[in-house]
Amino acid sequence: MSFDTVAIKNNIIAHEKQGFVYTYGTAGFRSNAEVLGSVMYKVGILAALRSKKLNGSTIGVMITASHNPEEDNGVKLVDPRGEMLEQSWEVYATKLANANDGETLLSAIDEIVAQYKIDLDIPANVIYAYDTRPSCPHLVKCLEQGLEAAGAKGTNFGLKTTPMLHYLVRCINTAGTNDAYGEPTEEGYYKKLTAAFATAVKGKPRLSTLHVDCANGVGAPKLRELLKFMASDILSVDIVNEDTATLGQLNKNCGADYVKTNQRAPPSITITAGDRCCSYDGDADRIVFYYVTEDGTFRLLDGDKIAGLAAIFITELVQEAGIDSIKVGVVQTAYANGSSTNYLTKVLSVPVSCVSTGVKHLHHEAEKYDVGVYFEANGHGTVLFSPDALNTIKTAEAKTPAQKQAIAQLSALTELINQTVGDAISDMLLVEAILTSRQWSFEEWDQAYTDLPNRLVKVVVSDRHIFKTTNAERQLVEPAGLQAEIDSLVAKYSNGRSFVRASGTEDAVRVYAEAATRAETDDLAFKVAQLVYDRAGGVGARP
Ligand SMILES: CC(=O)N[C@H]1[C@@H](OP(=O)(O)O)O[C@H](CO)[C@@H](O)[C@@H]1O
Ligand SMILES: [Mg+2]
Repeated sequence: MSFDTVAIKNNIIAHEKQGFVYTYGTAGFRSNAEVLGSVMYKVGILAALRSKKLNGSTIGVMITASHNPEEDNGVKLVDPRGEMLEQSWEVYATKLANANDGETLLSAIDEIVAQYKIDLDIPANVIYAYDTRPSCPHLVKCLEQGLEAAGAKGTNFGLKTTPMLHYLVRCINTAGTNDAYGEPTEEGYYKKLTAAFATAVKGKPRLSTLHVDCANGVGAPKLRELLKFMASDILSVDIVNEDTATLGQLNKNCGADYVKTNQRAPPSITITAGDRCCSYDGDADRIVFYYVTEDGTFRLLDGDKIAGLAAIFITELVQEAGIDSIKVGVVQTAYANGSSTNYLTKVLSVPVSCVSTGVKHLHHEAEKYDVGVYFEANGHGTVLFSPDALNTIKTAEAKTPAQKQAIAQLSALTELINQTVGDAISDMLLVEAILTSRQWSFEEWDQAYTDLPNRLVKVVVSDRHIFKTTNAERQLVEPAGLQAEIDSLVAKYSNGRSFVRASGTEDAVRVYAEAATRAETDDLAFKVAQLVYDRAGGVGARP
């Protein structure tokens, strides 16, 4: 199979909509599925080039649009160790996608080949998978046409959650090395997770049933499959919103994004005090937990709460294991609740870094710690163990039975937690393992700190690209003078904090605000939103 430029040129899939501009953003290409066939073809070629550049390592392609509505779809590339595509390639991905005829496409390809000195004779290996969206079969065909023209060996892994595809890519590329990540099959994934969970909760009574809202997405059948490998006396799960067959149900009034945005349970779930619930998003890489108090108040346990729980548990475990040379750090974004940052730094005394929005930024920063816990407030995240930390855990010698147990538990966590990307199923098991180990209720977990009231508002402006930020997106550099005006508004509120940035996934500017009370928070959010609208070309109704 060769890289056939004639075929690449002749088989190009025409742009579905003239004038549409494609961008490889935070989460790859994402839009209404109708315009994506042409992009899939180019993604096939791009994946082949990326594999060739990396000496034939296997590259992953995931077709999904996560929490977006069912009519949308998207695609992203996964690098050999299961991480997101290297950032410098994003501009080339964008160039390829926007090439509207064979000649332009070939010259975009030439540019990549020259830039990265790619040897086109190296064989390319690509694996791909997709979620439950109705547009997936067509998009898979378009991807396959691109892979074929580029002479890549493509392997279809079928219906998968996004984190499973990341897992598979890493397993394939590390097979037979000291660093082998696992068996490169779906079953291998289930076995790894369920075995680790069993070790982590050994000897502890099972908690009450966890109700899992799967957003009517791919998480539902996959969680069902996993449960076949899990002993029922260590975990009790009730799956809700698992209708992947009826059109229009995906992410509709359910799922992690719905719960986080609306701060309420999906209407399809009847939740009473004492119930333990969680929600995945459509491709099962995000999770949030929630419950209601005796007086019926809804309480969200989001990504910040998960990070806090993981950080305290692992910090104490390394102490119990006698290997507290291992240091735990937490990575957040500006969207993390101020109370969570305060809790982590002041109460737990763990180092906290703040980085730009987008999982790839958090992931890279987390790699700097021995154990790097990273979560976006919306529930996307994981925990990374450095190679040194893994080795310390593996070779630790216990002097007491308590140390032995702590080492075994730590070691189980390194297997339980998906090291490639945030994973709703793996994160769910991590939280359940910690709560089971502690015999904690959601209320007890929630007691660590109380969130400051917060609000996220979208403002549509004529050109959001005029917004330039610094200091991990917490301050505006441009439009000039706007930050000073925001600062003077913020100064009027107790515990006030607000920042403004352009979204990387939607055509809008996001305004975040938090303050001591709900009323102050709402007031601050709307004042800042109005300021943005007035000073930066607001479009449509003024907030
Ligand atoms: C405030 C917020 O939740 N932003 C989300 C959203 O990014 P924006 O750049 O804010 O549109 O989508 C990203 C990709 O899914 C996710 O990583 C991020 O957390
Ligand atoms: Mg997702």
